Amino acid sequence: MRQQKWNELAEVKRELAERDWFMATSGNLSIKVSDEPLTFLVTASGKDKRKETAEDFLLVGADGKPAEATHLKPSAETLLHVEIYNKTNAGCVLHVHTVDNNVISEWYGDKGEVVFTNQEIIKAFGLWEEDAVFRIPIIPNVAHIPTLARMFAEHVNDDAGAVLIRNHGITVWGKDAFEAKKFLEACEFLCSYHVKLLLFKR
Ligand SMILES: CSCCC(=O)C(=O)COP(=O)(O)O
Ligand SMILES: [Zn+2]
Repeated sequence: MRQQKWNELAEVKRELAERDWFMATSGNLSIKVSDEPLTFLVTASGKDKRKETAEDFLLVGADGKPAEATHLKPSAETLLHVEIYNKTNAGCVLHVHTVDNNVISEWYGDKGEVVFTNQEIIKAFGLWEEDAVFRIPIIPNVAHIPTLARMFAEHVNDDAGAVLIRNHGITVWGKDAFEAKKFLEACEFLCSYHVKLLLFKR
């Protein structure tokens, strides 16, 4: 099971790396391994996530601390992943920093959310109505991670979702790795489209 989950997460990591979504060691990923007790594999902190090594991930528990002896440090943002696994049935969490998601988070930061509509790709979130609306909440980039995690948790109410952290990045989750990656790609499509549209409109 654990090896299978490792391979799944490694495959997602490889694909996101191919998109160049791990600039300057940014980003962190996780995948649930077991429910009772909760354990999940999370990326080790501070590494270049474009590289593939046997030390890319470590197993952590419900408190975000290593579940077994290791010299590896879990992602500095593991507590955000903890909130998702503790509050929902999500199976995978993906966090990336891109220029487009940062620009959108800054442009709409004061509004506290960005709202997308009239976009075919919104169907990726399971919203099939013609006038469907997809909202991504935006939270401030608080440096103290337990505080950030508490603010983040206010927007974690479903088994799938997305939250922008202002001038930082986006965290997306879904029931499994396939769904989380699909949601992340759709969010990035929307952010990228919207940045270009804003530029054209100026
Ligand atoms: C230069 S990236 C700053 C930290 C961050 O936001 C991030 O996503 C990566 O941190 P981690 O501890 O998961 O490597
Ligand atoms: Zn980050």
